Amino acid sequence: MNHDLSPLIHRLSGTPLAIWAETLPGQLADKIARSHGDLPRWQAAVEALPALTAESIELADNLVLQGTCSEGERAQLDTALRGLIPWRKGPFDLFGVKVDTEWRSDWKWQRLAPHLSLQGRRVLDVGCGNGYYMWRMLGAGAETVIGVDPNWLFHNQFHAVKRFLPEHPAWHLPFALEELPPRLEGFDTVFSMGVLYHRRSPIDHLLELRDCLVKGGELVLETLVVEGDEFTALVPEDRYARMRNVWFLPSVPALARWLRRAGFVDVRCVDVSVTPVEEQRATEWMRFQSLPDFLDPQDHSRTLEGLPAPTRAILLARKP
Ligand SMILES: Nc1ncnc2c1ncn2[C@@H]1O[C@H](C[S@+](CC[C@H]([NH3+])C(=O)[O-])CC(=O)[O-])[C@@H](O)[C@H]1O
Repeated sequence: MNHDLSPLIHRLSGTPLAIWAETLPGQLADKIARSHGDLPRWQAAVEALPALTAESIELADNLVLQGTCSEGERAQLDTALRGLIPWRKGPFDLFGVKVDTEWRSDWKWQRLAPHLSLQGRRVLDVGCGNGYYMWRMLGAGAETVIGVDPNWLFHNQFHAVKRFLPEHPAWHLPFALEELPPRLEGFDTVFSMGVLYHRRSPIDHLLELRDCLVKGGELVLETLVVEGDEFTALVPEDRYARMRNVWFLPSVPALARWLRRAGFVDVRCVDVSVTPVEEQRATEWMRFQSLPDFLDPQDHSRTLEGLPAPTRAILLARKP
């Protein structure tokens, strides 16, 4: 697997991120040395990918790579990619192998993309998963995209795609946001999608995101919300839609207030959508239970726990 970060270091030289970038190869090597479990198996799956060249690359309207690929190579590709199951975020069409992921992440991107202007921007995607959106951000004109996510499977899924896009300026770092140095202040746009509700201290999360941005930079925040006024936030007693580790589900007005308290300005909500069961479901690439199993079978407006069904909002805000 290509873990060479020198192109990233070169790219970030002369920016506020240069000193941090120099430390990354050491940190990454340290992480790999301390990792355990399935990492060798996943790395072997990435190594088993056939050597194919993407002759046609679609990242703007979809994620489709095409190029010369024999039937034998396609079978080899399919087998290697299945070695990285479960695939949650996507879908990917890689040389005719259609990775039908748990999530139709392209639908969220369609809701979000009209509100973004990423041309020439240096972007951080916090909780980037397998990097699906990172590729779409490049398709929308971003200059450099760095994703952080501590999950090793997702890191390897990212590298499976990067293998066919080696020159594209996207880097996936297997780190949690809290592992980044404080006050990086080097990104033009920071994304946090699907992360805030996992945080016990949501305002601290917003402050950490703000500290990653340059002055005038933009935050794109997507999270679960509930209906209500600026005083409303739901804290589940235990699980939410079977998920452990869900803490705060604010209303949109409450979330906007949190953002203002965290020092953001120009806070605006650009989308609120109830997640349909067609957007998050089990597929042959993700065989575990999914959203349809987490909702009340008699009433899809409620979770199994009797709480409001997942509704997600996208808010944009600026660091002054
Ligand atoms: N402290 C942390 N720092 C960084 N990443 C974290 C942290 N904690 C959890 N994660 C990561 O955040 C991601 C949350 S999923 C959103 C994926 C994508 N953004 C999406 O919008 O589809 C949730 C969802 O399915 O919506 C997971 O990949 C975690 O490993």
